[in-house]
Amino acid sequence: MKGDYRLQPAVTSNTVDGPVVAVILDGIGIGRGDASDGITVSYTPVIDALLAEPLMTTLKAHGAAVGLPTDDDMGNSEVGHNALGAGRIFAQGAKLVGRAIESGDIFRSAAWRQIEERCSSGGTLHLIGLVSDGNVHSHINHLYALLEHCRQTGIGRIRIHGLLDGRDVGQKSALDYFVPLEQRCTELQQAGCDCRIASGGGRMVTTMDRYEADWRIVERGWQAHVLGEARPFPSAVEAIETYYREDPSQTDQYLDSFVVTGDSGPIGTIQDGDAVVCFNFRGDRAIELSRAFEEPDFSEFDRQRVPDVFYAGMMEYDGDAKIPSHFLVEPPVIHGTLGEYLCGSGVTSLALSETQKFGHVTYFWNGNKSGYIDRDLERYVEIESDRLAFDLRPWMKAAEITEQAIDAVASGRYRFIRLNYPNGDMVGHTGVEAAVRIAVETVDLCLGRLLAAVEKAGGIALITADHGNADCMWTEKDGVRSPMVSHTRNPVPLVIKDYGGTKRFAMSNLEQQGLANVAATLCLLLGFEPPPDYEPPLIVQVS
Ligand SMILES: O=C(O)[C@@H](CO)OP(=O)(O)O
Ligand SMILES: [Mn+2]
Ligand SMILES: [Mn+2]
Repeated sequence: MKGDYRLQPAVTSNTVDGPVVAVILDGIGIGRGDASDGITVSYTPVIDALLAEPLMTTLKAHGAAVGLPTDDDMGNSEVGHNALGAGRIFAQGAKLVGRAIESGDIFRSAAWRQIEERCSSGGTLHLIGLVSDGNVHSHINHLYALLEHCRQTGIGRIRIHGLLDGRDVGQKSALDYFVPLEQRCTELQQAGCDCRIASGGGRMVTTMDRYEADWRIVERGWQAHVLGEARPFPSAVEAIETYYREDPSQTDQYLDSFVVTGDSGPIGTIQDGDAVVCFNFRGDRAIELSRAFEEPDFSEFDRQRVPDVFYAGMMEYDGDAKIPSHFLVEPPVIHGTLGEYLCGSGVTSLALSETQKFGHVTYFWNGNKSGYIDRDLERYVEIESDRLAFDLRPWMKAAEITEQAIDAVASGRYRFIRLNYPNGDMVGHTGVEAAVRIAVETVDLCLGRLLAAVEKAGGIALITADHGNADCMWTEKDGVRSPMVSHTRNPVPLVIKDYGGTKRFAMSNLEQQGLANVAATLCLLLGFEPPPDYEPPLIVQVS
């Protein structure tokens, strides 16, 4: 991944004694400032003071500003960190898949041809993915488009393994997607295509683990989708309805895995000769499943039976590790990232977070590539996340992240440090208001400690977020409040705290400001001219 990317020193070169530290407050946007706003209702003296700083502005972190199809699309960590780390706006998975479907290119891909071959020799097509219109990991319309093409081209047998969302959409909205999907299956059956939903489960307990936080999640998915081992139900809708009835407090993302069975057992186990498509376009939570299907020497859990299938992802999920080998849509080509430029210019750096966001500051930041760019200059540190619903421990590993960061700042070993505090986002996704407050206050406390260390070292801190989440904890309709667990479309803060103290910078107040403007800003703070194709910096040098 090393390329010939070298930065030029800035015209008015400034010398920073300490490091430049980029702090991403995951899921902490600028909300409405009312009782629904988890930042407003929390005690946040540090964040409040930052928002009153002279080098403060807000950035767009959703929609077109981060390469999503429309401004109706909320931001997310992938597109947010891609924009932060690459300094430009790339058409993202949601958009690229939509286009490939519209143009028909997806069905002209080499991978789709191989799928058709398998199916014409008697194989079943299995479609595994998140069933919602969240447009963060997947979109149900993409699934419908695949089904429609299968109907038109006479693919005879399809099994859907559908994961319940409840995280990017309403927390108990699964039936809004699964009832029409079952209806569509019935219509396809009437048209002669044997299409059924065969298995599923809540995304946080079935299949969609990330960054190897908990392989048991993927194992549970494997057992349900491949082996047909999970609680049996006559249909997916009956599974969801039963779970709702048994524990009304449980929400979709945590519902147990299930298998649909008929007279002779599970209706859709995965067998030799079949084809499997993971129809999620986003990579972090699709990589582990892909590895389970593809790796010959896989040892993360006992797969028991490994069917000989043709496996394809909706996209390539990891451009470094080439996972998976086959995919339907080309991912965005993200070269010349800030990381590549800084390595090409000899800048030492540290990337730091806990497991849940570790890949965000490495893999997403580096344009969906998982490896080091230059091992001699970079260090990536992961602190192991807890394995539970984060409302139960909303402080997460923020203290540990802070202590590592403080040590790194004081060590003088790194010119650039980037880190992510996950709390606002991970706890925001639980919708538990009391826990969100603790999460936000934890981040505030930790940020105060970290800033003191940056000040002592004479460095510069840049504080921002990748998208909102905790900034809206609930919505209200007809006097009834419902928890809001998804990200928001709110702008995010951008604050620069220059402890060099010589007023070297002023805000440039661009007409359009988004996350993609941050990379060029970091270049200037580090004393370099930004690459000419980057979105312009948010600051100008004044001395
Ligand atoms: O948890 C996730 O996978 C997404 C929401 O679907 O959140 P984030 O983009 O913040 O990682
Ligand atoms: Mn995020
Ligand atoms: Mn999130």
